[in-house]
Amino acid sequence: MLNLITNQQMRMADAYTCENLKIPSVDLMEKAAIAFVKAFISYCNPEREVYIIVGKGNNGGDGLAIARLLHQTGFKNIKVYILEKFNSESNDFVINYERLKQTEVPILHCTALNDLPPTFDVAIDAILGSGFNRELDLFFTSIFKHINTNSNFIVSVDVPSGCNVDSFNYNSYNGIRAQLTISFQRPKFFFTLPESQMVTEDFEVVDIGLSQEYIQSITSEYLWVDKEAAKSLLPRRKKFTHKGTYGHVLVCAGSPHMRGASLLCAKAVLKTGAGLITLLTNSDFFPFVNVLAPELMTKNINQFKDINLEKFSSIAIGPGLGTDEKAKELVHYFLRQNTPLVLDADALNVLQLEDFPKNPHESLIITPHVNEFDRLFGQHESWYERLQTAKKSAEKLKIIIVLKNQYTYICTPNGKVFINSTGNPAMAQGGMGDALTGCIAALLARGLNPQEAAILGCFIHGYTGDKLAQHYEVVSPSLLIDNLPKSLLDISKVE
Ligand SMILES: NC(=O)C1=CN([C@@H]2O[C@H](COP(=O)(O)OP(=O)(O)OC[C@H]3O[C@@H](n4cnc5c(N)ncnc54)[C@H](OP(=O)(O)O)[C@@H]3O)[C@@H](O)[C@H]2O)[C@@H](O)CC1
Ligand SMILES: Nc1ncnc2c1ncn2[C@@H]1O[C@H](COP(=O)(O)OP(=O)(O)O)[C@@H](O)[C@H]1O
Ligand SMILES: [K+]
Repeated sequence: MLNLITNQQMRMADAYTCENLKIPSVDLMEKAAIAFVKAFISYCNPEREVYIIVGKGNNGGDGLAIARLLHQTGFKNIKVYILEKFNSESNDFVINYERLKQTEVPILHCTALNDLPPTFDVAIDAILGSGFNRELDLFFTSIFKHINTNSNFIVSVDVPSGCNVDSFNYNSYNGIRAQLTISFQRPKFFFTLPESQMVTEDFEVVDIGLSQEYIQSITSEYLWVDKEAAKSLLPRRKKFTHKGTYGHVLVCAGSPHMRGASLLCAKAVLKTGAGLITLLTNSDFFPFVNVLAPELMTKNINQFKDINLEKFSSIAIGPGLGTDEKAKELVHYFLRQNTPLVLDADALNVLQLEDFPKNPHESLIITPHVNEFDRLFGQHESWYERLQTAKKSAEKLKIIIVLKNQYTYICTPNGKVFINSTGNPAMAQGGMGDALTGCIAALLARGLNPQEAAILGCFIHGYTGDKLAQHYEVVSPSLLIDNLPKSLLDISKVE
């Protein structure tokens, strides 16, 4: 799990690394520039015209080093523009300026807007980084507007210039609007919020060799779930284990109009490796279940109160369940039992906040998408506010809230927010959430605690979607579900 830190903390990590790992700051800048260039070249053909616009702090120093390295890599059409409206120059900027002067890369100086070219093919924005510390004046805002309006592709170094990632002002943003930001060492929490789209459409993070030990020692409420973290949560299948070892999941989903949802959810349970799966459904659907998913067992939904829940390791309720009185009664009934429970979709639609048990259910996970969340917890103007409500509510209700999105937030009763790093827009198709519910319920049955099951379930789900999106423009839930076992194997093999 990588902890996400603030700008201020990142600057401390920078200083710590230079002092304790005895790395001169200019060498760290070189590492940052090398890492940036390595990532950048996969987005940009060396024939393109690249304009590198730099300030005079360390972000600008990075830009100068990047220009030199791109030139060495074979980029022939590079020009550097230095913005001359800075009070001072950082030492490492000066060193890199001297180094760049030794090359053939043209260096131009910009004191007014019309010193810049009218259009840019590729603009690398190395004007302001984490040292951005006050309102932008007219010089900067007009330059940023010009770059934003007249570039084909803007790539920002570390952070889009003029963006304060720790206290973003949504209403008066007048900085750079990048297509891509290549950030150093850690994802910026702000970039996981949909509102960051106005600042950067996409981001990538590169390792520049700051002290991991130091960064991990900083306490953070936001944690980034990467592949390594996922691997550490996945239990290994051991010799002599059998279907009983991997738990029995009860899936309660699918009204007559949405039977498919119950099959998607139950199949996701199957493919995430639970030992046994029982689908609670109408008896007239049994023959179809037997044909469409022969591994599933069935139970009659009209007799749900007769079920001996001791036989079950987890329950998934909600996908396509419907919102009639029968569905409501069923959800309320299971909510009062003690079996680990995942509530999704209609199971959430039939509940009010006050229905959540006062003495919290030991393992309760809810997986709302934005509409389900706002219906239960109130309307929100921004995702930042929505996330704060989710965080507080998970603590108050002592449950896990999986707030689904591009970067799904997993809020826990102890106030932590785990941010899932996987998933992509190819997955935006009805039924995808049903699959996620199945993944989480299966992992609960396999013995993970609710926090672990939610984290790993989201990761595996998105990871499978990411792998498939390399080959398919859209990834259907069925396709994703079929590929879950491959992802589980893949993750179990991370070095
Ligand atoms: N973190 C790391 O580990 C590493 C970080 N690295 C890089 O360092 C970057 C941070 O560099 P940094 O500290 O020099 O600050 P930076 O953003 O270049 O700007 C400072 C200059 O801008 C000025 N200025 C500020 N606001 C302004 C405004 N509104 N309008 C006008 N001017 C304004 C400010 O002026 P002053 O306040 O001095 O008058 C100062 O001159 C970081 O983002 C990353 O790219 C890597 O090289 C290596 C490892
Ligand atoms: N653009 C996207 N990026 C990442 N994940 C996505 C994207 N669109 C959808 N998903 C994932 O797909 C699932 C959709 O859930 P949900 O809206 O409940 O679907 P449904 O109700 O149709 O089953 C979530 O897990 C979400 O994270
Ligand atoms: K920048």
